[in-house]
Amino acid sequence: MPFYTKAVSNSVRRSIFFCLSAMEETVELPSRLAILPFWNKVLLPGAVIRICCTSPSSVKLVEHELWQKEKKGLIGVLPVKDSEGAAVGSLLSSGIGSDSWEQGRKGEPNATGGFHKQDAKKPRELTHWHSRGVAARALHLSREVEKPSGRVTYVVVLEGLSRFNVQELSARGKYYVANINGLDLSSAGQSEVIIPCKLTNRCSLLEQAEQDPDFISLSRQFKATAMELISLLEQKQKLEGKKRFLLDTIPVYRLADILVASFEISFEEQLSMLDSVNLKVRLSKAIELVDQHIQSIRVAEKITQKVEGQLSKSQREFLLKQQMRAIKEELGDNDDCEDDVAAVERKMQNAGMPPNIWKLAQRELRRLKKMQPQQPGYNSSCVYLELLADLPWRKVSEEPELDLKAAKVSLDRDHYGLLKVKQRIIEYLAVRKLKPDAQGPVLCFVGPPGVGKTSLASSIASALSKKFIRISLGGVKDEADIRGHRRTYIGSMPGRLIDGLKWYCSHGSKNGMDTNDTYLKHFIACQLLPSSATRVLLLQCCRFAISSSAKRVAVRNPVMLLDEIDKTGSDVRGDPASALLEVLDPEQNKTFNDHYLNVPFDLSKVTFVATANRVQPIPPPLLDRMEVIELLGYTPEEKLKIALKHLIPRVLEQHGLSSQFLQIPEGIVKLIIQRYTREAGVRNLERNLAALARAAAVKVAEKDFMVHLGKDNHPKTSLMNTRLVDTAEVEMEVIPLSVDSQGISNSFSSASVMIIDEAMLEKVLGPPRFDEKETADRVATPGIVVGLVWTTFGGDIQFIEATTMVGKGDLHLTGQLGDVIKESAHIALTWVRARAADLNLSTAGDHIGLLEKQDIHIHFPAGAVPKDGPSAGITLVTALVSLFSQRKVRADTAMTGEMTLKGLVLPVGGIKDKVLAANRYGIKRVILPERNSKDLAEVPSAILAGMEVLLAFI
Ligand SMILES: Nc1ncnc2c1ncn2[C@@H]1O[C@H](COP(=O)(O)OP(=O)(O)OP(=O)(O)O)[C@@H](O)[C@H]1O
Repeated sequence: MPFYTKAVSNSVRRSIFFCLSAMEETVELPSRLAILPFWNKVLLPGAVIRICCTSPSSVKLVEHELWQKEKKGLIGVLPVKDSEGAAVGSLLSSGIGSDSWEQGRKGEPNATGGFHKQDAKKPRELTHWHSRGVAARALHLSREVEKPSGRVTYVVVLEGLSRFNVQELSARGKYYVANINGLDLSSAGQSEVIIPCKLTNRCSLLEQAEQDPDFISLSRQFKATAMELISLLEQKQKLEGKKRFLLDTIPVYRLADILVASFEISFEEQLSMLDSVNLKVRLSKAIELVDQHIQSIRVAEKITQKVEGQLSKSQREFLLKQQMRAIKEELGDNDDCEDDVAAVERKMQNAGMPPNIWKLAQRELRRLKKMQPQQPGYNSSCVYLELLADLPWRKVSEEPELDLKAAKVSLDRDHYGLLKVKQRIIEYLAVRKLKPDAQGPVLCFVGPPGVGKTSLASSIASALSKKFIRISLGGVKDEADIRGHRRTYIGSMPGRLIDGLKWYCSHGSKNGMDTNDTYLKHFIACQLLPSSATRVLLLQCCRFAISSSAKRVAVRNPVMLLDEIDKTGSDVRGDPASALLEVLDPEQNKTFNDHYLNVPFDLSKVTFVATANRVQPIPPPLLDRMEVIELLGYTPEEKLKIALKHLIPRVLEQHGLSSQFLQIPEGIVKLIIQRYTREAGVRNLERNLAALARAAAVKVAEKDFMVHLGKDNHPKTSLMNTRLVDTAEVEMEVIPLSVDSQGISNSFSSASVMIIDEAMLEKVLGPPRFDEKETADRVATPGIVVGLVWTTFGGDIQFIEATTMVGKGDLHLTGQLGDVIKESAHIALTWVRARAADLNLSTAGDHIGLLEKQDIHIHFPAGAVPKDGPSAGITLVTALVSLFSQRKVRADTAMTGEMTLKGLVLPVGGIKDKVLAANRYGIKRVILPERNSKDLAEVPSAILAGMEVLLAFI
């Protein structure tokens, strides 16, 4: 059974086979054939069908015409079309041989060449007999008797043999018989001719037809098409070479019927094939139908492939996603990537980006959506979009009208002294009040560490009611730190300015609370703990976290502090200072271009303030854009006042203490200033005070512990009581929420106040770091003097020790000295030698001769610290004169100034800081070049009042 098609209904099951053995036979048809109706189907010659006959008419027909005859006879299979195609199945099952057929009247051919028969019981169904059918031979018959009804049914396998024309249809008992004419297969060129079915005629006519050139070319074309179909089917069904032999063994006109019958075509197409008696027409029709079938197979294949491809792709993706989810779960990272993209998209919608940025962001988002999370670039794209969404494109903090008086009060409240600086800030604020858009100068506070530069900048922000952001530029050597890296770099990041402006959004704070809020919450929780060292530490941690997280702001008009602007360097990675030029220039910063961001961002609304320790390292173009405000170091008296008014209350508050627990008397603060700090600012002083507060906190906590367990005089909560019952060890008490830190403090008021005394001071801070008598002790020997030097921490003093030893009059210098200071030493020696007589050095003996036989060694103590500069000139001269004259120098005298060979003392820098340093060390007399006198104008008059300043020294 090489070909097989099947159509099954409930009662009639038909199968169509092609019996190749029958193909070679030629059959002579009788003139009258019993007719089996074939509803809406066509049996073509060469096809084999299997029919299950159940209706009385078909059973009768099979019984009389096939079963009872010894030699299996022929019957005619005639296509029947009903008017309602949809009811075909039911008609076939119930209609064939139904009673209505037996009662039907003789059919008459109609105008279209068919026969109409009106069923008596189904008046509305018009039966249309086709005028052409196919004579069929029964290949196999089987009879079945249903039990218990005794109903007989037949299964018949029929083989289509050849076409016939119905002349007349008449009833024979329950079934129909027809007078037929066999159809000539030959006349290839002529129209259909109906001739009596004489075998000899047919053979000769076939031979004739096969000579026809049109027929020959059609045959070739058909064979090619048939070949194509067969190859396609073989390929599809993987049945190599089994069907090709059909092409060589079966005549084309038969093969045309066989191939067309092998696939599903419409009833009309089947009828037209049946009607194609003319061989050329039949071949053309077959070529058309086979071709159509080939195309439909190809289209179906394409669709199948596409669907299969899509399915497998989506299945693969699904599997991978499942695996990824499992891995993430294992790693404890349950963040869904899709959520990330959705979150970014949502954030973008609220970012208020300008249209051009929005367009760019959308493009990037589209790219991101097409990416797989594992794909390189997915993360960087995600981070970039987050940055775009986080930046405050439009958001500004509200600026209420500036109240200058309030600003002044706030500045005075936070800072002691600094009158000139505060005055300048008030002027600055006044200009901003009158002209908010004024491109005022960028204020740059210059001074030693700890003198309040940063806190002044922060006060400006609070006076302007703006957010404050601090960007540390210390040690920045890479231009990318300011401008960002280009996104093409791996690990690229935006510059510090853009990063600082970014909206703070912690991934860990999905409940809408930002990190600052979280720390605040912890801070409040810590406040509820009783006083203990743990509580103190926790409070400090929270405070630190709050202050560091608060540096992120979400508006485009904050006050931005560029801290340590003098500490930027430059190397092969570029010059950050030149990038800052663009930032600080009001004309350029409207369209600041961060390389990472790659779109302009408007920085013109940002109020920039800078700080520096020194002016010199700041490149002149950058300095030109700023207004320098110098802050000097503090005198001990100022430090004392700052400590009493600002630092002690702040330190106590920070440690959860109050003056009821800890008192630091004024005298003790003075001692701290004298013995433990020698700085220009107050940072170390604050640190020392904090150390005292910590110590006090531990003491208070220890007392508190004793009070709880011992005296039981503190009101306990019920929870506390329960705990005491459960366990003897109680470390923590739960205090009701309404109790504030003051309340907590009050609750321990039974503990005595801790007043810091000298002994306690030494116990906590250790032995004094600085000795007031040190200077006096050290300069007790001739040849030792005190010089004044400038450092980045403000001014300081420097001892210079000179001594002689047997030698050839050489000069030895030690103490990590630079070239300039070495040269100063040589100049000083030359100068002293040249003026030995004038200086009356001979009074101590033959000093000139002594000098020539002696080597001179000058040492600068603190040898680990490099020293350089010309300002040690007069100090060196003084040291040598003291040495040669063997006269001690006054311990309360210090000096500075560059010495020339001719005896001129030239002015040097940092006079204010140096004078302040002298003051810190208790030095009462300062010797300076005369031309530095104008610098003294800026030294606080209180200092100068207690000091003797000697000008000009020759
Ligand atoms: N005049 C002052 N009045 C009150 N407190 C002051 C004063 N000067 C400094 N302080 C305090 O000293 C501490 C250090 O100040 P700040 O951090 O502003 O110093 P800075 O000059 O910025 O130092 P650095 O150069 O190291 O950054 C702060 O707690 C500040 O409040």
